[in-house]
Amino acid sequence: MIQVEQAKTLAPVIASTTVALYVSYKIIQSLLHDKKKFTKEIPVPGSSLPYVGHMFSLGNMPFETVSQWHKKLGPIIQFHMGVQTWVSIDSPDLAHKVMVTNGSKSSQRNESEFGFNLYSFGGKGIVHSQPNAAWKKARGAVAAAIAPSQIDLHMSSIQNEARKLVDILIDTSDKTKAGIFPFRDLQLYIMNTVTLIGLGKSFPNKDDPKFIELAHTIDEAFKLSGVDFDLASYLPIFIIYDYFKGVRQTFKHFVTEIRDPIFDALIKEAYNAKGPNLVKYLKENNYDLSEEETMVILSDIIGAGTDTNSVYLCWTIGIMCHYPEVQVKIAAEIDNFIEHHGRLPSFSDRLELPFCVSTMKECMRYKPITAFGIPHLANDDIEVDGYIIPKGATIIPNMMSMHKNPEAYPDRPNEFVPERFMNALETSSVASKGKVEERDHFNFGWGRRICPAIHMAEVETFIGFVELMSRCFIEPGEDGMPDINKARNGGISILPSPYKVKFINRKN
Ligand code: HEM
Repeated sequence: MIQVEQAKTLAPVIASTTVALYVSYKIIQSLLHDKKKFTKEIPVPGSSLPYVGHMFSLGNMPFETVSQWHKKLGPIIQFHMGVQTWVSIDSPDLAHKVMVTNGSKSSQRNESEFGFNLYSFGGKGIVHSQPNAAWKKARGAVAAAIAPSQIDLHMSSIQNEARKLVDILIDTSDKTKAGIFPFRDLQLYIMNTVTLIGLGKSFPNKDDPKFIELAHTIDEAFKLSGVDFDLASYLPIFIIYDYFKGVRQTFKHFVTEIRDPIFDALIKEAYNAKGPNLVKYLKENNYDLSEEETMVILSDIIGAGTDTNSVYLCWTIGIMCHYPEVQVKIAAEIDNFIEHHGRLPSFSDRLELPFCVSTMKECMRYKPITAFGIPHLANDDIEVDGYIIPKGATIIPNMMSMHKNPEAYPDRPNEFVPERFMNALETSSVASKGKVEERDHFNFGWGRRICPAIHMAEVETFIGFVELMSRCFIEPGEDGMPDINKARNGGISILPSPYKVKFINRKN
């Protein structure tokens, strides 16, 4: 009897609980269904293999393959690099939403064995570190040390290096009938401007053993940071392979026997160098950085600052050779300035050379410097325009197709149009802080990780280019026009194929 009474009182409770559960289940199901309905699948290119994914479909020129995938599949695509998911974006608007609007979820870096664990002693410095307090301090310190007022202190040394660069280009060109490939000379010029600011020292010429040693160290660091050497991060089975191949030993040897001693000596020298430099600035302003932090910051700066700018100038010279009429216009602007002011234009005079500034920006858009910038990592799911970028995905901007995107560049996106930026002459450093639709180009990256040295890069390249165009015409060498449609894979950067040009003294 008691049991029947209990059943009678429990029946409505059970019934209402069942109804409540059923209703909740239906609501959750419909929410999930709605989410599914409103979540678009990120397209995946077809050529994926089990375990390795798309790794071997990328070919020798991954940026070209990924650009082709974008053409077929749209502005966002997803592919698999072994166990890693990579999401590539080639719409500036979408990239802005992912890396700026969702900056708190998209500003991490991959923790690779070489870059993170060994080269940066577990994520110290700037480039490889996670966006934590130490990264903020290091980035803030460098930003202050290379602020415009600090760069101004080095302006006459930069101009002096530019003069030496052009002297040597004209001189070797005079002596070499076939023409010259100027990459090493450009690398010396840029490295000298970076080491003058960073360490208060420069190298006398490109045959100087210390210059060769440092240039080789940077090249090696770029090479070891590449996918080929870090297979274990993508395909864990390669950990065994790595063990036998001694790849980790190669990494360790490079860091402890090559990078550390070279930078240790350079940093000690910098404390005693005459005049201002970044190493002294960090010490005098009490940033309280450990020796390891200072070492990684300096190798980040010299590594990230040298090849990027030299690659840019090397492309620009190749492009100029194709457009003599553009050279004539730029030369006229510079000559006109000199006639009025009795001196060469400095960076602060750039608005008096609008066509030159516009052309320099267009060269960077037309031939981007890096393939994928420096990849970001999603530390949470990112919902954007109906897509979900999964937590743990590597996020890359595909620089090549992004800079030819007809929505961002409606006027002849695939052509070189030197006057394209005549109405957008502000510095790229200013443009990068504005609205995405007002940015000139995206070579300096995105959001919290954006290149902290845009001003420095613009000053070095402007001074070098103006010095060059004030004194020379660039003509093809004996082998004909540089093939600027051919590129080489430089790991992080996209290099021009070697070419030969002549630097003809305009006074002759
Ligand atoms: C044309 C020249 C340059 C280009 C195209 C360039 C491009 C870039 C790009 C794409 C990034 C990654 C941004 C991102 O993660 O979204 C970056 C980061 C960085 N760049 Fe540059 N850069 C140039 C010159 C320089 C120079 C001259 C220096 C230093 C002297 C420098 C130092 C750095 C550093 C330290 C980072 C890491 C920032 C971070 O992870 O927080 N770069 N740069």
